[in-house]
Amino acid sequence: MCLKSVPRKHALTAAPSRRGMDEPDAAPQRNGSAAGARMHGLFTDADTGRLTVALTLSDSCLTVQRIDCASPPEHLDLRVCLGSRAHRGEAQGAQLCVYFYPYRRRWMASAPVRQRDERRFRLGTEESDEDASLREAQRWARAINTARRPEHTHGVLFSEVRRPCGVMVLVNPQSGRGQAMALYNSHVQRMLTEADIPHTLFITERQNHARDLVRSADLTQWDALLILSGDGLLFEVVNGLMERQDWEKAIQTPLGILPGGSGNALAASVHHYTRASPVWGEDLLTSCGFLLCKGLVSNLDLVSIRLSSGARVFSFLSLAWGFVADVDIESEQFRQIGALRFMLGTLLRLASLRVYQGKLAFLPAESKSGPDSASSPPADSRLPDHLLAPLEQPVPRDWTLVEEREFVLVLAMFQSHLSEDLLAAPDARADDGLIHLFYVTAGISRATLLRLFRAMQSGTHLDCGCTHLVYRRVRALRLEPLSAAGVMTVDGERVEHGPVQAQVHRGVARLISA
Ligand SMILES: Nc1ncnc2c1ncn2[C@@H]1O[C@H](COP(=O)(O)OP(=O)(O)OP(=O)(O)O)[C@@H](O)[C@H]1O
Repeated sequence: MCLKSVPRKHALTAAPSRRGMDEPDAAPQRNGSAAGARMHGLFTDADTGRLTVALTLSDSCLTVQRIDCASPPEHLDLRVCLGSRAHRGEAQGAQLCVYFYPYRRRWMASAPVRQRDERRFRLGTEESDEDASLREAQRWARAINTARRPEHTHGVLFSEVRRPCGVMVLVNPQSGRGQAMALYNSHVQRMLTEADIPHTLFITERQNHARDLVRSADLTQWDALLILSGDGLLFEVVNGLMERQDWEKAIQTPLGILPGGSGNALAASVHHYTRASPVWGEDLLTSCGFLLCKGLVSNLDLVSIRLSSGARVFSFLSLAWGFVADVDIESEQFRQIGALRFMLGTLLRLASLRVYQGKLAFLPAESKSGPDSASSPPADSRLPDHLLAPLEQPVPRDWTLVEEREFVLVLAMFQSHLSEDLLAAPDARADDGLIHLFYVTAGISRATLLRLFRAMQSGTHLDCGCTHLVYRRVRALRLEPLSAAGVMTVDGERVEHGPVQAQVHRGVARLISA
């Protein structure tokens, strides 16, 4: 589903009230009509010149009160305000623009979505000094921007991205249906401008371009890295940061994701963590754009994945083998149809359902294993995998060995979503320190497997009572394919097929979320 939001615009002309307007100040104004206000002013409708409104700024809202009619005041919540800007008016005076993104229900829509609501107020009349009007508008804009500071929500500890900041925006023009640049031009640039976030655009030209860029970038210049693409580009960025000499500091750079691909699993997860109703397409972009501009940062788990060749990659999303990985890679050829490619790929792979032989073992999350539980963990100076034994050795004794050797899929999730519309691990959080391990054993019918994926759209697949589906919360795992069938993916990107093991490292990266 892809519904375009319709911007709302309101234009009012303002003249400073006779009482004047206070400087932005937390202290309440003395006059009785605006007690508790930071600023107060009278405004006149630009078109009719008749309707007079009072604009009052408090710590939590901007109140618009129509004075010459009996309508109740409108309280515009500053928590959903992205920013405010002042500029010279087109005709006369100055203009104050305030950008809100409240949740609103569209006609016939099942749930509210975040929608842009631009409010414009004019300052100055024909007689007034233009420079003075502009200064007044700027004073209002500053006051609104100071008052709209984000709050801590949902009991998660956040630190704020340093402001004013320079943000590197990486766009993969080939991602998804090739629409990422159009999304940047139509949505992202506008939101960053509204929030007054200085940014520089980098358009990737090839595979690994983003990886090379962040590996050699002077990160002191950038306060955050924003990725407008699918999950594959963020995978490159994370691994580019981890390859740096100063990886410990580099991986602390706040990362932001904007959905521009066909899967957009992390973007959908970030939205899910706000506890809002699910959204897709441009509504998801608006939601993630809003969160990015608010600039709240949480911790992000990284999972260290060791491949059979000895190569090591860092993942934020998923490790897949069997059905899910096959669908992901095989459906690449249908990327022109966007997210629907996964549905088409699922139906095609269902038609020729395969069984994949392999050995699976894991360390349950409830296990008391502490650091260095493995007798001789693989040597590594960066984020040592203290729970893993070398691949050529047996797994540590406190691991659980899965008896079954025939699987239809093995899926390790590190975030809630597998794609925009597949809520694979509803309880997962960005920094829960957990691997959400799912596997489906051989013997499941095509109809049941299809039912599971349909239930996954609402995150209810575990309620289906399917005995072939197993879910465990783990901290580390090892998977050893025993046949050549199938592919393996990490964060949706194909990796070498063979024995693999993984360990979660809690909250080592930082994600701009909610
Ligand atoms: N200009 C480019 N041309 C071709 N490939 C690129 C370019 N820029 C980046 N890539 C590569 O494209 C791959 C896919 O990118 P990404 O995952 O961001 O998009 P996607 O596959 O469309 O999205 P999703 O993973 O959500 O399906 C990545 O491996 C990345 O390295």
